[in-house]
Amino acid sequence: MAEYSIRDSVAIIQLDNAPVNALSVAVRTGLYDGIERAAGDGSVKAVVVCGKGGNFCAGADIKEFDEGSKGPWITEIGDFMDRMRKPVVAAIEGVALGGGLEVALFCHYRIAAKNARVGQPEVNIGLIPGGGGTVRLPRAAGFKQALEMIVTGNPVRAERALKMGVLDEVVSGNILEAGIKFALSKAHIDTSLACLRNRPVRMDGLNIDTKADAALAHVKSKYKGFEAPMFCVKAVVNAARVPYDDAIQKEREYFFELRTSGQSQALRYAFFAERQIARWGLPGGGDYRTARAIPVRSVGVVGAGTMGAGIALCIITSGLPCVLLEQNQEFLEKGVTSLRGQLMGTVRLGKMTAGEAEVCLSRLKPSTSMEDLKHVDMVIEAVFEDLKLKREVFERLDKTCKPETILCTNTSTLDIDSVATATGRPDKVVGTHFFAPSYLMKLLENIYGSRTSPETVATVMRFGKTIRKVPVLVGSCTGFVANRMLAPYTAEAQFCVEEGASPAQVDSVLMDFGMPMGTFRVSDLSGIDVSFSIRREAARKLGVTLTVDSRYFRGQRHCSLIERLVEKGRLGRKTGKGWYKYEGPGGTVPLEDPDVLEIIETHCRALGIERRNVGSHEIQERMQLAMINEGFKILEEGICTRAEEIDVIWLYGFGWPRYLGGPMFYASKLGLKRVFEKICTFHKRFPHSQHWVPSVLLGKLSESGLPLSKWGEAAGTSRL
Ligand SMILES: CC/C=C\C=C\CC(=O)SCCNC(=O)CCNC(=O)[C@H](O)C(C)(C)COP(=O)(O)OP(=O)(O)OC[C@H]1O[C@@H](n2cnc3c(N)ncnc32)[C@H](O)[C@@H]1OP(=O)(O)O
Repeated sequence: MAEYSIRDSVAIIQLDNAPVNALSVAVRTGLYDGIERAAGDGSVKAVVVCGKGGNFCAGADIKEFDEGSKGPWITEIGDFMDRMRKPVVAAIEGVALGGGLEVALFCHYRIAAKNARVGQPEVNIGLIPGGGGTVRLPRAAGFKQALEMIVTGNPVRAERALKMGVLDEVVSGNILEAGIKFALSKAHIDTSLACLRNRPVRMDGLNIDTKADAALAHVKSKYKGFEAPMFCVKAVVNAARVPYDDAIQKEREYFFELRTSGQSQALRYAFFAERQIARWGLPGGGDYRTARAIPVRSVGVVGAGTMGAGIALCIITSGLPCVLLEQNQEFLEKGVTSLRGQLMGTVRLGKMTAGEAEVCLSRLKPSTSMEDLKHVDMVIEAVFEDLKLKREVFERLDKTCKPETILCTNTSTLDIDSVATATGRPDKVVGTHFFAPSYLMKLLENIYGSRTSPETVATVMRFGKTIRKVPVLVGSCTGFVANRMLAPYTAEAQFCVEEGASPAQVDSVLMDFGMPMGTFRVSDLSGIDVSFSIRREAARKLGVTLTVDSRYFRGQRHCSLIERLVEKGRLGRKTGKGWYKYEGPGGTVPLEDPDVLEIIETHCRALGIERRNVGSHEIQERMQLAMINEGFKILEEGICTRAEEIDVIWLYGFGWPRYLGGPMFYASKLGLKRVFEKICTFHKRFPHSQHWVPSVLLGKLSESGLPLSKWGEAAGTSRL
């Protein structure tokens, strides 16, 4: 999988493994053979290594990592190149990443097209560069810049790479022609002079001892919980301290240690899971392969509240014009001020210049007239979560917008069909559930209704990517996927508190596990009154009134601590007190509050709940297994078609630690037999919690030994 040819006395080795020329065993073997052949061919004066199809190479073939090591390793190919008398030139276009950049660093020279990007992103999949990158990049780019590239995994553009010393030339025009010309110009120069092995690590005046400690400390706090960044620092520091061959040897040891670690497996899984979610299908037919997305050139957002303003901001910063609609001038101005505030925040963080922010703002058209939505290609409604109101808005939108316009409802709870039937175009109605804060949160749950067309789904899936979100398609059910799974998770947290734990104890268990926040901190942040209203509304619809004494709701265990807190005006951060107390309204540091503990004690005494010591392990197990059980029910019902979708939702919706893959991946690592047995035990112990009724699918899978990638198929809900 590396094509060999000769032109003008230059051997050309073209890496060929679509789509990104990953270095599979076959590609590495082809490269090695090509280099050997060129070295032995008297007619060849120089060699050019390039890639087919617009990319140089995206590194090792990650899919082969679970299969052990076969074929020549990059450093073996590199050692051969180091001994070669004929110059080898890497001609880079597209990407040269990971092992791809390492191949280039073994070449004597590197030239790149202007569009090229080079980088060592291995850290993102829980690894360090394993083909000499930690040893050779610091020799080319200098210790500081190499360390930054390797620890962050961020690629750099060709012009910057040239300045750093990673590249020798940036060219325009045909990269292969430029490569041949460049190679011939170096044919008479001693290759040992250009060989990175023969150069020292460039320290640029830095003291390695002080720099090493500082870098380790920085990385430890910045990448809490992640193993690989620490190993990146250790490998690069080692490369600055010991001879070349010893450094290569150490790098390889670290690489293999990490490659078999649980973290790297989980991160590799997450990499592919993110790509799997683009492969959607609808129960009634139509999928990502056949459905054509409708072009979206302009968007309208109805409702300029915090959510709507954030969504409008996503749209204008992605380059699309956006009409932001409110019912009156006062609300509209408030919304635009909030949008501006968020935009200026990104300028302050250095993510955008003031000039770029102005260009974004020029794409915004604030309006109080629905007529302004007449010609937009898509509308996202983000009004208050009230079905009657939403139906009214959709009826008006249906009358106003052109027939092709796609109508999206930003909802976290409402049934898509009940909104769609307010229009004469249910095929063009779809749910788009943004997460708060909508400008920052990456997850976009797209929800199809029973009549949503494949074209509409294709359009919102593509639109999600356009506005730099991670779109996942799910079916309609109460809470969709994210909030449906969150419900048993938070319920168990509250039950644990009733039984004897404190909110702070629960939160620290979750944060020690790797979650960015505990559930009680989140509740304080989003407002306890929000959950209160949702619960009250759900109860009202069923003709029940929830009180502080409600221990059961429709025969199900229910914790009424939320009602008690609201009764006492403890609504969360905004009131300076909730599950925690804060230093006044607006305070952000949660402090344990004896008053809350007293409220909990009184609540339990009143309801006859005996408190006990609830251990950390029990808290973690109950919260996670309750939510995982729900995940299997979601698969069982076909709300999702594969476990990967659920995991991506947790990674991007709730900050599940990426190095643990996601809850479904985590379950696969715990072992489904064990997970199922535990859930059955909890079901016996807590018979009044529906969420402990074991998933039938889970029971079936626990006996089957099927890998996670087959769970959707086993559920019989896979549409592909
Ligand atoms: C040989 C041993 C010696 C040394 C070891 C070195 C370690 C490494 O090199 S580890 C790999 C390091 N490289 C990476 O992490 C790069 C990962 N890829 C990307 O960042 C992106 O995919 C991209 C190359 C920038 C392209 O992005 P985009 O254009 O958005 O397309 P994608 O949908 O992401 O990818 C297209 C297609 O390619 C698959 N793919 C990408 N990279 C790899 C890879 N390194 N190995 C195997 N497959 C790869 C990706 O999964 C997509 O395919 P799907 O079928 O859609 O999943």
